[in-house]
Amino acid sequence: MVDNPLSVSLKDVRVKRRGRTILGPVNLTLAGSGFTILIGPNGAGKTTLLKVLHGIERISAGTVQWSVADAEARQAQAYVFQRPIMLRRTVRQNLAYPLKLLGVPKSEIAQKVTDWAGRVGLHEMLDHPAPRLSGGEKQKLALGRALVRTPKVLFLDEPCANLDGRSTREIETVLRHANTTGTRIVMTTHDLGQARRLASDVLFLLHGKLHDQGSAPQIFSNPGTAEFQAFLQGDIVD
Ligand SMILES: Nc1ncnc2c1ncn2[C@@H]1O[C@H](COP(=O)(O)OP(=O)(O)OP(=O)(O)O)[C@@H](O)[C@H]1O
Repeated sequence: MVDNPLSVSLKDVRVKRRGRTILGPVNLTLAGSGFTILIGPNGAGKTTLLKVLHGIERISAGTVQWSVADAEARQAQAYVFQRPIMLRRTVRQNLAYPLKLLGVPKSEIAQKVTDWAGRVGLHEMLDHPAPRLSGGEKQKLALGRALVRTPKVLFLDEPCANLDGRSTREIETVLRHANTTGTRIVMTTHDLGQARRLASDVLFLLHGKLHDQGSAPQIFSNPGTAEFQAFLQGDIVD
């Protein structure tokens, strides 16, 4: 595991929308090189927390503090949305785009694009128009585009929603490799099996609050709250 010097601390963070608190207060520090899984029922606030961490959700109170200057932190992160967003161009152009923005030399871009297309299983589709890819292929492209510039932190919102077992496994393999080579991952999922396969630590959200948290082995074998225990058993928690 490669050490990752980036960390982020949330202090008394709240998000209010239309007079309702949809998140918080949340106090949380994410440090190290782990694979954090955010889990909880629909509407618990998982996406909102993920967006707060990435700085794309306006907070109503509290602070989000990175261990480095904001600009450096922003540069070091990537975010994969639940519904992949991409350019209406080819797979190749989509993979090249973030590298062009960073001013990476052309020859290096070409090599990285081929490499990453292979890693996410799209090497035979480099010249296909991205909008015509299947849902699973789009998700893989979104992941490749996020990882091609080797971010220190990667946020993912349900990257395997609606994917079949094979695509899910391919994406999990890419994520595991990225994590062991130094990318810290924070990811939401509804899939408890996936959480058990990937997580080094777990954040359980309920009603906009961090209800339970801990290292994966500890929290899965010995949940800290009755609600998380019920959630693990497949009961409806609301
Ligand atoms: N812009 C907004 N205005 C009003 N309410 C919002 C807004 N964004 C989110 N919410 C509400 O905040 C709550 C948390 O939403 P969020 O998407 O973070 O939940 P989630 O845990 O990711 O849910 P899911 O598992 O269904 O994706 C929900 O009740 C949602 O309806």
